[in-house]
Amino acid sequence: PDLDDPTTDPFDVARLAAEVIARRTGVEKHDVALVLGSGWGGAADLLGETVAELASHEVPGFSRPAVAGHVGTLRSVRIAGDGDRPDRHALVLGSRTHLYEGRGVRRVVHGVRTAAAAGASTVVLTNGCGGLNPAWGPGTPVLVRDHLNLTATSPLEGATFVDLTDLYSQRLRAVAREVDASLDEGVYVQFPGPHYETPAEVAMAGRLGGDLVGMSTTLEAIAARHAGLEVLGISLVTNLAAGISPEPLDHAEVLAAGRAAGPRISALLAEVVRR
Ligand SMILES: Nc1nc2[nH]c(I)nc2c(=O)[nH]1
Repeated sequence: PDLDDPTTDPFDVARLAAEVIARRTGVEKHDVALVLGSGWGGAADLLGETVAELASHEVPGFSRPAVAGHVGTLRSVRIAGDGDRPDRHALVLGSRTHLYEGRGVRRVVHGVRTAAAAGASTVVLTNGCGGLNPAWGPGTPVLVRDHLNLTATSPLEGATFVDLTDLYSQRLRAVAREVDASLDEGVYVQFPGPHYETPAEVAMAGRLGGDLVGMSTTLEAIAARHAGLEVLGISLVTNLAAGISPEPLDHAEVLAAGRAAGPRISALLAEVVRR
């Protein structure tokens, strides 16, 4: 079934993908899903034992990643239970499709729809982003409190009216703060990209109440809420957004900051999911 065919029901493709994942991993139900953005790659290993790893393009609806040589993977990770809690399983979506790839919004949200079809009740959306608050240096994790979707699009089709109050679960943000009380919160603004914002656009996002600028997450969050998932969003500030500091954006610096923050944010994410 082709997600690009308007007559295809995207939820049929998600159900098919979930069946393939259950069969290939041997895990009937995945309780929580993680979407790992830039800088978050190491979290899965700290979460528990990888039960199975699939090449994502072997699962219906997932496409080969745009970056040559980078194989997208889906991982099933067992989160060991403790005394009074059974083992749980996390579905780790290693590669996400960004809107700027032009593959359509259905592919952008196929991962979270598949996670819901695979039994998940919670999804953790992580990303790398630019920060508007100078106090958040590169490598700072920030909880997403709410978002501004500047993509002028939606993953939902037709008269699908969905309430988005408390979209980024207050309960899950409290759990995250139990793990790390120093975590700040912010409003995440999604731009279409793939270019970074001009200083004027960053200033505009600030005036609109934004604290973080990125190119992902908001559409996935909307689709996750529509699919009945509880959503936690965590951003990793990898650079000060354009114009906030006099320095130009340097992609190498962005990647380095993400790597340096790896251990701390991976431990944070693993502990939050374990709860
Ligand atoms: N839009 C936008 N996306 C980003 N992703 C990362 I990493 N840094 C940025 C940024 O400064 N702006």
